[in-house]
Parts: sequence; C-alpha cells; structure tokens
Amino acid sequence: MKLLSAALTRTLDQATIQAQGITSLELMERAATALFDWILTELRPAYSTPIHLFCGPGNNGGDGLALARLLHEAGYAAHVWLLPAKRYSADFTANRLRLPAEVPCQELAAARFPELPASAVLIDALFGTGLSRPLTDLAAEVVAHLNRSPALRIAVDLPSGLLADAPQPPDSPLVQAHYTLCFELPKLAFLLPGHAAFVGEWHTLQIGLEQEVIHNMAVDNYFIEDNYLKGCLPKRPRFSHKGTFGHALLLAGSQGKVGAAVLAATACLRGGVGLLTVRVPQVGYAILQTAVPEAMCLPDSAPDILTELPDLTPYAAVGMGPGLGQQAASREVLRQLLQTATVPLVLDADALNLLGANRELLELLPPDTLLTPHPKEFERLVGIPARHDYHRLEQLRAFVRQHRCYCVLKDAYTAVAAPDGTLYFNGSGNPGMATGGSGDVLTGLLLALRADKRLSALDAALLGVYAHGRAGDLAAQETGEAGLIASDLVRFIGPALQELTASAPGL
Ligand SMILES: NC(=O)C1=CN([C@@H]2O[C@H](COP(=O)(O)OP(=O)(O)OC[C@H]3O[C@@H](n4cnc5c(N)ncnc54)[C@H](O)[C@@H]3O)[C@@H](O)[C@H]2O)[C@@H](O)CC1
Ligand SMILES: Nc1ncnc2c1ncn2[C@@H]1O[C@H](COP(=O)(O)OP(=O)(O)O)[C@@H](O)[C@H]1O
Ligand SMILES: [K+]
Repeated sequence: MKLLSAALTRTLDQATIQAQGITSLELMERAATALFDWILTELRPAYSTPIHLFCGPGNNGGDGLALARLLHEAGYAAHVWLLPAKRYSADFTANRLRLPAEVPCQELAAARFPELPASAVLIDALFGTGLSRPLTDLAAEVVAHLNRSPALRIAVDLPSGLLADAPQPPDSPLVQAHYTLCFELPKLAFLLPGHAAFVGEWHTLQIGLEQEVIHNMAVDNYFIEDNYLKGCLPKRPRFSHKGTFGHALLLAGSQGKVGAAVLAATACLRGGVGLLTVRVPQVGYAILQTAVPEAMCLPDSAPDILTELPDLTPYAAVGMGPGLGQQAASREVLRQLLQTATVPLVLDADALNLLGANRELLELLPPDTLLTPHPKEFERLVGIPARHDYHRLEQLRAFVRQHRCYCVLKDAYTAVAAPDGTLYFNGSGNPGMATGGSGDVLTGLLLALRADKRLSALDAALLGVYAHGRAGDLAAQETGEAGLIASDLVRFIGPALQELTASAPGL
C-alpha cells in the first residue's frame, strides 16, 4: 500500500468527498464510527470506564467530538476537554453543536487539568495531519499532563505533536500513545525507530476513501502489507530440475564465524536454490560438510580467512559477507568479485564494512547489486552519521540512485530501496528476530531468490525481506519471541515462501 504525505492525505479527502458526493462532515462521521467500532471491539470498555476526549480546534478535534457523541449515545461515560483556540474548523464547530448537552464538555486551562486515573481511557484528538509547527504553551502542557497519567492513551490519526512525514526539532512535545488509530493508510512517521515510543501499536481503520484516487497518486514510499506479495513467487514447474533455479555461490565464514556461513547456506537452500556452493576457509570445511550436506564446499587454501575468488563461470548469483572478517586478503577477494562478476550479487555484513572502509570499491559495484546493511553498517557505507531518521532515508535514496543498486536497510520496518529511490517498508517480522544470525539468514534467502532467473531484482528483494519477517512470525508462534534463534528462521522459510507462491502453474 502507498504511504501518503500529509498534503496527499488532504487531496485524497477532498477527492473522496467529490467522487462520492458526500460532505466532509459525513466523512468525519465515518472516521468517528470507525474509531468507535475499534474501541468497542478491541478495548471493550465497561460502561463505567471514564473516557476523556481531548479535542483540538481542527478536524482531528472534530473526530474526537463526533466520537464523544457516539460513545455517549451508546451509554459510555464520555468527558470532553477542549483546547481553546482563535479559530475552529467548520466540522469541529458542527460536531461541537451536535454534542448532547449531557456530555460534560469543558475548556482546558492551565490551572484546570482533569485527574486522569489508571482506570480511564484518554483519547488524544488534539492535532492530526494539520499540525504545522511543534506544540507550545497550553497544548504542550496538556500533552505533558496526558503523558504523566497512568491511563491508556489512544491517539486519533497521529499522536499529537508528531508530523506525519517530516522531521521536527528534538524534544518537541509529543503524546506517548499506547495505540494510534489512523485512517485507511499508515503514515511514514509510524515506521521510523525514533517514533516508536510515541506511536505505540498502530492500526489502520477503513473509512472508504477513494481507491481509484489512491491508485493514481504518485508516491515514493510504499508499505508492504500481508497480501501485497501473495502469488508473486512463481510456482515450480512440474518438469523443473535443479538447473531451473540457479546455482549460487556463497563466500562466507572465518575462524570463529563459520556459523554465519552455515546459517546463510541453510537459508539459501530453504530459499529454493537449485545448487549451492560455499566457499569457506579451511577451518570451515568439515563444519560445513557436516552441518549442511546439501551444499557443495569449495574450501579456500587459507586456514582461517578467504583469500581467493573461485572461477565464477558456473554461478547464477554470488553472495558475500556473513562471518567474512575484514582482512586485507578478503578485501582483495571482494575487489576481484566486483571487477569480474556478471551475475547478481548480494553483499552483507563484513563485505559492507570493507566497502565502507575502502570507499573506492563502491565505484565498482555492478548495477543491481543488492546490499543488506543494518543502520550501523549503512552509516559505515555512506561515511556520514544520519542526523535523524528522515535524514537516513534521504541518504538511502541518494545511495541507491548514485550506485544504481538495491539496498535493504534492516530495522523493525526494513526499507527496501530501489535504484530509482522508491522505498518499500516491510511490515512482517518481530523483535524476536533481534538475535545474532538473523541477518545471515536473510542474506542466504536473498541469494537464493537472486539466483532464480524468473524473479526481477526488485521482486527478489521484496519477497526475501517479507518472507524472512514472516518466517520470524511463524517461528515466534512456536518459540516465543525471546526463545527465537536464527536457525528457527531457517526452518520457517519454506512455509513463508509457500504462502507467497502462485497457485497457477509456472512455465
Ligand atoms: N482521510 C482522513 O484522514 C480524514 C481525516 N480526518 C481528520 O482530520 C485531521 C486533519 O484535520 P485538520 O487539517 O483540521 O488538522 P488538525 O486537526 O490536525 O489541526 C489543524 C488546526 O491546528 C492548528 N495548528 C496547527 N499546528 C499547531 C500548533 N503547533 N499549535 C497550535 N495550533 C496548531 C491549525 O491552525 C488548525 O487550526 C486528521 O488528522 C484526521 O483526524 C477526518 O475528520 C476525516 C477523514
Ligand atoms: N524488532 C524487529 N522487528 C522486526 N525485524 C527485526 C527486528 N529486529 C531485527 N529484525 C530483523 O532481523 C535481522 C537482523 O539482521 P542483522 O542486524 O544483520 O543481524 P546479524 O548481524 O546478527 O545477523 C534484520 O533482517 C532485521 O530486519
Ligand atoms: K491526535
């Protein structure tokens, strides 16, 4: 699904109103009804639970007022608190007038903040996408008051104070929501690590915005949700043979880090590769042949690190990096690989660190190379620390455009960047995957998908990243998050890929 800027969100509202022949007030009613339904089905508050709604002067406040009316009509104990302002939006005013007189409704003032006990539910409808600058004065004091309360905080559309798609000064007042309920599509701000403590758990509520208009909007950020890639992995043809799915070469492992090679190799095999050859130093030979009998092993002549690039002729794709180490001899193997490879490359871990430490090597990256850094590796690659999360995304776009490569920036919402600068944020995965070796598994899986000539570079990257997270979600159902280890991910790659496989026969 697309991630819309605040400006495009407003355009979409207007277009929906026109196309469907409804008023903006009716659209607001849909939004309030969706909030009401979610609160009733997910929170199931008791009729006696005090529900305090904090309403700002714009349409976010209007949503809050309409919700207060619906709650009251259903018998719940709604209390409205208004943030005084010079001007109020028309739909705010309309809903203020529609609020039944029995609903307590007071203006907030510095000396008059309500008691907010743990048993209460707080609805933050102060500001949404119309926020134009950081909150100050009374609004900032209200936010601090809400954040001090032990009660459950639910933000409407956005936690108040948070901009939907742009950075804000550090330490700006922001509501710390437990839940954020937004309309139709998530916001870019929800996917950035620095906002996790404010956004909490987010959900999108459908309010019937015009899909046709969304379809025609040009954006450069997408969110990969559950159904997006279903059927994108071609079914294996009945008469396929191991050559159909490519022969991959993996260059990995060094003294003390042969496990990384084992994890990447098993993930590559579970990713459906036809044949796999692994280049490890001597120290890894017996380990690999024992732990991964399905893979062929081509040991380096050196005892503990990689020093020689094998002949690349037989291979459909090459992966390099897991457990590699950063010795000069291994750097020269990387240089030779970049200079001679004519097939897709997947570079991870120490291959990326070597690129960062020897930036002239970046000029040798063959087009469409796939790099899989975590944020620290990415910082080493670009050489300049990101000032904030949005700056990192700009660095990412600039990097892929400059090097004509694909870059998977790994995080809770991993971003796959395509050479044109489009970003695809991945929604699968869980914190159980924050465990050593998870990245090695991703490298192996991506290597398998890049060796499969039926897939484009972009599809391979998106399928691999999504399936890796999905494998993590399936594994966590069995192991729990804390108990999840990287080899559990490997076990669930098959089921995760199966979910994405086309039902029609492949050719
Ligand atoms: N499709 C959608 O997403 C829908 C959105 N609706 C709601 O409409 C909201 C957007 O409404 P608005 O555009 O009226 O915007 P807001 O309600 O977010 O706020 C705009 C008001 O706040 C003032 N303001 C902005 N920054 C301020 C600051 N730092 N300090 C003090 N005042 C400030 C503005 O002058 C304006 O009066 C959404 O967030 C959502 O809650 C729904 O009503 C209908 C459907
Ligand atoms: N909180 C999280 N939610 C979702 N995915 C996560 C989370 N933490 C880590 N991951 C995923 O786990 C992998 C970790 O990779 P990496 O940091 O390279 O690990 P390692 O170097 O130990 O193999 C990445 O794919 C990342 O997206
Ligand atoms: K809000």
